Amino acid sequence: MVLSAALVWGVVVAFCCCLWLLLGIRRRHPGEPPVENGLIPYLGCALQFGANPLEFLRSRQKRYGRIFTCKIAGQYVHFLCDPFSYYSVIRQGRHLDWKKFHFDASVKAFGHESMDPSHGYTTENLHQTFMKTLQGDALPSLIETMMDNLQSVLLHSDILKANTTEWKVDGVFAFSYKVMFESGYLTLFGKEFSTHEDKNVARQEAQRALVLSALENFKEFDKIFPALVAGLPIHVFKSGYSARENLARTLLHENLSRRKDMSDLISLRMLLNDTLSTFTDISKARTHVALLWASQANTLPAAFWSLFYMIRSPEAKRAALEEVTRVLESSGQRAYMGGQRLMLTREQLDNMPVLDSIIKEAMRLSSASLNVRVAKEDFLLHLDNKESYRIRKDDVIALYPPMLHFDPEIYEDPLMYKYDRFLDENGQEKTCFYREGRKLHYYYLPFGSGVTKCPGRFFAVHEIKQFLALLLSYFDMELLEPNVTVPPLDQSRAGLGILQPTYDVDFRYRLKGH
Ligand code: HEM
Repeated sequence: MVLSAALVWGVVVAFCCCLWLLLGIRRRHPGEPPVENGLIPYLGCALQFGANPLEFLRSRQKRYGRIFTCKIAGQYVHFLCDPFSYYSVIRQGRHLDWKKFHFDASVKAFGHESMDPSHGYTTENLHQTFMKTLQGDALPSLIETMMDNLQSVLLHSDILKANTTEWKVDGVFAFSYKVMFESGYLTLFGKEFSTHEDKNVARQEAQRALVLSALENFKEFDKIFPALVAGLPIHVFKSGYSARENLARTLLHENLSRRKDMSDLISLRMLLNDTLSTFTDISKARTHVALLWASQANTLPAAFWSLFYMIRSPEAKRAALEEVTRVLESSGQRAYMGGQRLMLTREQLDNMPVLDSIIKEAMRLSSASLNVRVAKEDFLLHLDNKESYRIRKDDVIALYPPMLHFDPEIYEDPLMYKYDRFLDENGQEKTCFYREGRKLHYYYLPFGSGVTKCPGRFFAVHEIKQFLALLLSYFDMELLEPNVTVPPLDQSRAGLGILQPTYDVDFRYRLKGH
């Protein structure tokens, strides 16, 4: 009896294996890139890729050359590793769909109804909404509000010790998260009342407590974000799910409509949710959670790395302080507690190449966003060296920017932080980078590429510059251990943007002038 049961099971397993070999494995057709199916059914190479994407891709690049295909979680992904051929993916509109992946990922993670107009829930053109409210004429007011909020948070809260002459110790990561999240949240979603008009301390503290509770929910939800994008259902994660729903409840239209000084982005999205969509109330709120996540999930770790590397490098800190002081003095401003609030306009921020390079270099070392397009039909992908490859419908084409960012031919000593790497001999932004003696068009891609390029990128860089400039102006800062080793990147989020450190690093700060 036992023997026959074992025999039946044996036959079933053998049958499944044969089926997988027949149906689950792709065989390379003539003209296609080399293909690697991996050893695990469905997952393919997912585990090896996930453990260390850069090492995995480099080893395959050595074996196969500039393009190869890997099965990853049921999808065939063509990794293009030749930066001179990037344009064929970035500019290729006709055969490649950039929307499907983004719309699907957003629905999976945030649980709203589809924002793809072809699915019939809304006719809003999201891309247009983002361009109109995050770029061009919309930028100066975002910058102004952020500058004000940053100073409210830095100078009027528990960030400072009651006795302001004393050093205060905190983790650089914890500090950057608190300050940037609160300021960014208030800038996008407005305040319950204006802090300038309302000096009621209890009400201000209540507002702060609400935002800090949103930060806790944000962190809890952010932890499960990679799993959601990979396709796991949110109900598996009890606390992550309730964190997302807590955030959504605070962003219901009935709550948002009571807030003041809201950004154009959120007020326009509210209007379009109400007029162009058939979303339920909670679905509308979840679309705002998606924007909260987009505006914070990369900015917070980018602010951390920028601050960490800046205070770890005495030359970077000195050069940045000189630049900030020059810009402030040229507009007759000086930072001191109780004085006029500082204002840095868009033009002034644009004219800070040192801070720009400090931030760029921090993001070069920490960004790991996968740029993805889906093939709408079978087509031929032409590479820069005149080779062409057959791509099948529904396959994914991916660019992995760390392949560029850590390429020793493009960036000498790529693992080293050099604050002035993006400065030319005149101290201005450096834009000429070379490989094999040829000038590269694409050498730095933390914000994605082509049509899917982050619409908030200008605001993101400006707000991190404001954060660094204010800290340099108001505070003395130093790491508790000046030569502390750089914390390793948490690779569990590779593919999704700026990576976080695996642990925090302590620093101390106090108001200047003591
Ligand atoms: C350092 C900070 C930031 C980084 C590194 C970053 C990076 C990215 C990346 C890689 C994408 C996806 C592009 C693609 O899939 O190819 C993206 C999308 C997006 N980002 Fe950012 N981002 C940052 C900050 C911001 C901020 C501050 C905002 C808004 C205030 C924002 C709003 C968005 C939006 C709305 C999208 C989705 C665009 C779409 O699907 O059309 N981002 N970002």
